[in-house]
Amino acid sequence: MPNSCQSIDTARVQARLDNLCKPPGSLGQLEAVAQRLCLIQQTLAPQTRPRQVTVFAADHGVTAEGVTAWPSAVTAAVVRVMQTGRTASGVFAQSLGCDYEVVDVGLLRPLPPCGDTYIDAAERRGSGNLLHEAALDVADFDHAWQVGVQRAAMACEAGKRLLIGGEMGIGNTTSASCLIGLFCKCDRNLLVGRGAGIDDEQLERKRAVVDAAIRRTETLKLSDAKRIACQVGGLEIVALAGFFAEGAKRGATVLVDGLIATSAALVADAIVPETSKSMIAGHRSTEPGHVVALAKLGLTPVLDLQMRLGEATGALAALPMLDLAAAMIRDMGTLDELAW
Ligand SMILES: O=C(O)c1ccc[n+]([C@@H]2O[C@H](COP(=O)([O-])O)[C@@H](O)[C@H]2O)c1
Ligand SMILES: Cc1cc2nc[nH]c2cc1C
Repeated sequence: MPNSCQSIDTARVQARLDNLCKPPGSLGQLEAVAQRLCLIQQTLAPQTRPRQVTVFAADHGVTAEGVTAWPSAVTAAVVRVMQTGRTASGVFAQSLGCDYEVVDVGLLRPLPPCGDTYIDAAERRGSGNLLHEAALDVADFDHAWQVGVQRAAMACEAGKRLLIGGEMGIGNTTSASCLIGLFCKCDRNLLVGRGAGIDDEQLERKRAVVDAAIRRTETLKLSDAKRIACQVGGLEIVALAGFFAEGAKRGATVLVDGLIATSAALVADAIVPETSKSMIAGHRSTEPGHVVALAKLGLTPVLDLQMRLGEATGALAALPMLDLAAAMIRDMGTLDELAW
C-alpha cells in the first residue's frame, strides 16, 4: 500500500480509479477530470467546495475601431444586472452554491456603491486603443494585477478551495485575440471570431485591427509578458491573471472559462510559471482562438456546449462535472469490496 505521505502522482490516482467499483475507464472523461483534481490538490479525496466566482469588469478603448456589435456603455449596464445576481453567471453561481462577486477594475464611469459583493477597485477608467497605443501603462498593469491577487487571497483566506474567474468587457475579445496571437505565434486566421456577435464587415475590420496590433508589438520578447499585456491587454484580463496566479500559489483549484479568461491564463502562466498546473479548462468557447490558447497551456476542456458568453458561464457549466468527478474518486466503494 502506498503510504499517505507519498506524493500523489498520475500512477497512484490511476490505481485508485481502476480499483473503484466499476469497469476501469467506464466513467470516461470524468476519470480524467478526477485525475486532474487529485493531482492539483495532491489528494485522493479532492474537494470542489467552498467555491467562489469573481467577475472582473472593464472597458476597452479599441471599441472606437468598430470591432464589436455593442457600445462600451453595455459593460456597465450588464454589471448593474450582475449586482442583482440576475445575469447568466449570477444565476448559475447561485444554483451551484458559489459565492459571487463583481469587481470594477476599469469601467469608463463608476457605478453607485451596491452591497458588499460589488467592489469598485478601478484607478484607470477604460484602456487605451490598442490599435494605436499601449492599452495600459505599467502602473495600470500593476494595480489591476494586485486587485486580482487581493481577491484570490481573500477568497483563499476565507477557505475557498475552488476559484472561478470571469470577465465582462465590451471589446475584450479583440484584446484576448491579440494576446493569444502574441503568446502562441499561430496562424492569424485562427485568432479572430465574432465575439458578442458581429457581422461579416465588422469581422473583417476586427481581423485587420488584431493583425495591425500584433504587427505593432510582435518584436516584444515572449519573456516580457507584462509588456505584452500592457500593449494589448485589458484591465479585467490583467486582474484575472493576478487572480489565477495567486489562487494557484495558495493551492486553490482554478477553473478557467472561455476565450478571454484563457488569454488571462496565458498571461498568468507566463508571469508566474506553472500557474497552469492548477487549472482546469471548463469549456471550449466557439471563438477560434480559444483552441489555440488551450493547446498552448496544455489544457483539455471539460465541455463543448457551443457557448460564447464569458462572465464565467462556461466554467460554471462544467462545475457539476467536477463535483461528480470529485465525489466519484473520493466516495465510491472499490472492486476489493465486491463479494462474488
Ligand atoms: O469567453 C468567451 O469565450 C467569449 C466569447 C465571446 C464574447 N464574450 C463576451 O462578450 C464580450 C466581448 O465581446 P466583444 O464582441 O464586445 O469583444 C465580453 O463581455 C465577453 O464576456 C466572451
Ligand atoms: C448582454 C451582454 C451580456 C454579456 N455578458 C458577457 N458579455 C456580454 C455581452 C452582452 C452584450
